[in-house]
Amino acid sequence: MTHETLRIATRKSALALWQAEHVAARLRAAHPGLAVELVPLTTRGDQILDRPLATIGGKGLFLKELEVALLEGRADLAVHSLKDVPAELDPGFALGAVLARADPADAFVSNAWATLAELPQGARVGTSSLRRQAQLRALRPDLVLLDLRGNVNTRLAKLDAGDYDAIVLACAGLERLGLAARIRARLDAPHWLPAPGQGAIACEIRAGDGRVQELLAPLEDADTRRATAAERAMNEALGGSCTVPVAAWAVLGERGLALYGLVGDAARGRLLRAHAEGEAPAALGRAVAMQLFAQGAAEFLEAP
Ligand SMILES: NCc1[nH]cc(CCC(=O)O)c1CC(=O)O
Repeated sequence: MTHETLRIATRKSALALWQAEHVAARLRAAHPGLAVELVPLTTRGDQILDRPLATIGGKGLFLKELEVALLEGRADLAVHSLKDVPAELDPGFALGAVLARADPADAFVSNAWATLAELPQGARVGTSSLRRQAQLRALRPDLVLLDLRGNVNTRLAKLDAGDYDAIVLACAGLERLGLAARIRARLDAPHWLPAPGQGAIACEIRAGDGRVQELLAPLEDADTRRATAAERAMNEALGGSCTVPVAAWAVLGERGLALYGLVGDAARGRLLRAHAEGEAPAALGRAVAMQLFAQGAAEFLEAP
């Protein structure tokens, strides 16, 4: 066992590599002497850049190739942004660890304007996320929403080239890449809600792989696991994927977990909101989903 190497499957974007390196460093620190190396792979979601994400469809667009590497024994774990991980994993896989969450908020990024409210009438805002589009529409029906794909640096380069007046990105991704200075304003919960799982890093393993599960144990953050489990349970109950505008944020307080959920419609900017408190994450997620269904969420969840 002394010569064993733990191999981490990762996507090749700067953010994915940062996250995989972070997990590798945490593993080496927790297990001195353990050899850890990255196995960088390209996914379908990375290859298809000419179409809006929502039109490609398919859950786990960024996972499949990494899961194949796990099954074929070319890797022992796969590191993902939890928000890219479908609510329901394929059989044979499990989340071996969920790490402590970074800032879950979305960020307003612009070179000319300090806040969303300051944007002039008809300003062009880039985001390909239906969740972000729906919330932008609700706040500012006048904005022109334009598709924006690619990794974080590509998106910033398109903003800098003048293709957009502003864009919306995750604070966590910007912070991890040393780009926190690009955040002009945080879009704060519960008014503005992020994607389920946003800001958390997840380690996916082969279900039942006790050896890797044990090595990952010191990286696990129980509070983040509970909060994101509630968000993901809500998303799952709504049949959510990256193709529907669902947002969720759970926070652990004195009275247990509080979960805020939102379903929107990107075309018209209508938003349905619900929130509840509870102890059991899965039940809480389902309860908020049921409240949203009771308000008519089903109509919002049909394929675009
Ligand atoms: N959609 C891609 C993606 N997946 C995770 C993050 C940010 C990091 C995180 O949420 O942990 C991003 C970039 C973004 O939305 O700006």
